[in-house]
Amino acid sequence: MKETIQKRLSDSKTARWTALFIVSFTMMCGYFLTDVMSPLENLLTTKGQVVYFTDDTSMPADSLVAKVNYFSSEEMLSNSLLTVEQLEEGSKVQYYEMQNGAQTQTEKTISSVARGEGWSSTEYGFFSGAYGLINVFLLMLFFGGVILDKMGIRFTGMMSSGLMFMGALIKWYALSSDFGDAQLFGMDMQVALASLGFAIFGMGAEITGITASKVIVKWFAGKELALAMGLQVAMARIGTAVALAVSLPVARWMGDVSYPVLFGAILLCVGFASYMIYCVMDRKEDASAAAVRMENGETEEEGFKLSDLKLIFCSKGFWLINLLCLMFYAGVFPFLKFATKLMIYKYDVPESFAGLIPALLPFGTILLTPVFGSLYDRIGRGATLMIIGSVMLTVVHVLFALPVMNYWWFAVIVMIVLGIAFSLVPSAMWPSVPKIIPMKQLGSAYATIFYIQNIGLTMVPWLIGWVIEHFATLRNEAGVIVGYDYTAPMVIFAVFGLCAILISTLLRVEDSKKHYGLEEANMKK
Ligand SMILES: C[C@H](NC(=O)[C@@H](N)CCCCN)C(=O)O
Repeated sequence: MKETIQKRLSDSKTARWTALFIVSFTMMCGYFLTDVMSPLENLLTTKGQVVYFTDDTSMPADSLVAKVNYFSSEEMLSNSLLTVEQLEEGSKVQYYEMQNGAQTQTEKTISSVARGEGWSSTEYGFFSGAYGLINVFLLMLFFGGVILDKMGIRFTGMMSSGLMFMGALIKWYALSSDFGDAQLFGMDMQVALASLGFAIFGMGAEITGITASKVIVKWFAGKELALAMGLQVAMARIGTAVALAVSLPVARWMGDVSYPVLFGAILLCVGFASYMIYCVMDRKEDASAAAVRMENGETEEEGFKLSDLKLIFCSKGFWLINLLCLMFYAGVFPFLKFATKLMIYKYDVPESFAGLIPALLPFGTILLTPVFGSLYDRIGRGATLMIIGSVMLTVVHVLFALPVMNYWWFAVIVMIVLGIAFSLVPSAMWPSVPKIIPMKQLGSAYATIFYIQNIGLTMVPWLIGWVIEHFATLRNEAGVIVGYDYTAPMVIFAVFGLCAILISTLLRVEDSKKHYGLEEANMKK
């Protein structure tokens, strides 16, 4: 009689890569929404209408109208006098400007007009950091990990992707509404409500993140684990890259900052539906795994107990990964929130293209993260890759802090180096966690790492927003903002890089003592 050997569904290449693709798609939608506001910092922090010209310059409508009025009164050209209502695509404007003591006449054509929200840099920083607010202060990420280990992948993923969608809708509602001078929690109503939506979204996004990590370990342990994690991160980065590249053009085209967010909310609805499809696969995988266990006479792994957390918290290697994650990511994700405006004011990049330079960073990682992941699978050297990535992060921020080399091409090169660093560390760090912590506690382990990381994702934008407002904003005698000096914020980012170097070195030392296997290949030969 022919003996049939039971196989798990995850033993099928097609099945496990399909599962990976579906879950990564949901994550990608989340990453899109996370960064969709970053290129809009300049628009959000400008009051009233902003006029964009065909030569890729822009100007607040009020100052344009003042200039046109000045021109008209000087020249008595009443036919060229514009009012705010007449600012529309295709209109030509002419005005005089004083440059170096001489009067120059300028004629420009309007390409689009969008509504600025008049937020301060501190408000923008608060809003950007609100992503981690509920995760950090209500410990929701920590509980999310426990829910994941107790309730399982299907329940937790549906819950978290639903939360992302809900948060996105609140954020969109806040940005598309005019609340006048209304206040909420002692803050401008729009800022407060948009931040609340972002906080709910962030809770969902982070819990989806730990769920996705557990899904990948479930399907890929002992197989192409780091490559799979790398590909998941790569797909997530597509979300970030597209957000950075298209957000401002969409806002300009539609005339309002809320439209890119609406687009993100629609994407998240699709992401929610795709996770439902994954749940069907997950159920089948569990059934096939149970059948394999039965055939081999194995019993089901003991479930997660709260007391298991002790094991996680007593591991020094685990804490070093936590701290590395905190410092490294504090130097990248919060930086992205401010990078577009940095390009405009430090590197003199026209606003229309300014989002494209930070977008190079995630675009670069799309290719490199799976490459480095596969390298780690085959030859190991995980701890070393983390050290190299941390050194590159520090160098990049020091270069951005320098008051010299303010050329756009220089910013492009530095951003590409940051992209390499941002591929090296995640591709080595995330697959290293299962080498330190067993599968059973993995949900809680990833949740704790994300929790600590979220402290940085919350507080660093607050700090940087405040530093920009108080130490980097340059004003003229009349108090009008004339530019920004980014030295202080970039030095802060460089300090995070230095800490990451120190911690990754300590991790390598700890690995050689405890033999976690961080320098060894993941794939079993
Ligand atoms: C996989 C990893 N994800 C995270 O670190 C998330 N906690 C942060 C998500 C923030 C999204 N802008 C990564 O993206 O490398």
